[in-house]
Amino acid sequence: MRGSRELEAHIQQLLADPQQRQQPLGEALSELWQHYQDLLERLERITRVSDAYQSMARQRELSLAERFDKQLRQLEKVARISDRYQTMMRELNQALKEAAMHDPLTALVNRRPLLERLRAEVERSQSRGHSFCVAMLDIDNFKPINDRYGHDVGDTVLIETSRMMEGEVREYDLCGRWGGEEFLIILPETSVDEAVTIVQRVRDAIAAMRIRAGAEALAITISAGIAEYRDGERDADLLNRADGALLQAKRAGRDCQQIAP
Ligand SMILES: Nc1nc2c(ncn2[C@@H]2O[C@H](COP(=O)(O)OP(=O)(O)OP(=O)(O)O)[C@@H](O)[C@H]2O)c(=O)[nH]1
Repeated sequence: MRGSRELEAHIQQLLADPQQRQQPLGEALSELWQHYQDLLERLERITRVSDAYQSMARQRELSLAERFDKQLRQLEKVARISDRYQTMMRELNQALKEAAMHDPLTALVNRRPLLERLRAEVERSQSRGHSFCVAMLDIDNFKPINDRYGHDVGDTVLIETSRMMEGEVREYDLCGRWGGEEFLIILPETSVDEAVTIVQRVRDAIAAMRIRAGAEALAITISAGIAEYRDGERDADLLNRADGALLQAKRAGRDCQQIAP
């Protein structure tokens, strides 16, 4: 059996033959052949257009997907930058908060958190009936240390004293720098007797320390005033009583502690 190409070639050959054309079917077959050719051409044209359309659509789909991917990648990048920025801002905010609450020299909390904690302890004491104490502590004869050995040695004394103080109080006590060479310790749920023991321990530890100043080793002493919270008392009055007791300790010759009446 012939293949379709050969058959087509044979038909074309027959139709081209003038002798064959003379036959009654010749003209009709020639028209039919032409019709078949036209149909084939139209079919091929439609297929070409359809192919082109499909490939165009595919192209468009592809480029849409690519554009979508690109936008997505850009969005992810923006989200990552925004996340990093927010984390940075949160950390910065936290660092600023920390800095605002701490004394830069000794790293102890400063007055503001001390006052906040004091107010909280007053409220807690009023609602639960727990007693608590505060102790005001001050380095003795600190000015002569600065004058004689210089401000840097004075700073070291403050740093070492703070470190020792913080190491000697209990975990739930709060000790901070009240100002200059003065410190405040808040002792929650603590009787005056317990406070006396704790403050004595702190003072003993500080007195046992030696701080290098050139060839010398400096010893520091601390005076302290202790006050126990009285029911209904304002926080400022409690602090005044502790300060009064500290003044008494200084007047009594320093290196001692007094209890506020
Ligand atoms: N090095 C240093 N000195 C400070 C700092 N803050 C306060 N001082 C000094 O602390 C000294 C406090 O002196 P005074 O109030 O006379 O107290 P003092 O000499 O300890 O005398 P008493 O408290 O009465 O025993 C002053 O000389 C202040 O300049 C600080 O951060 N660093």
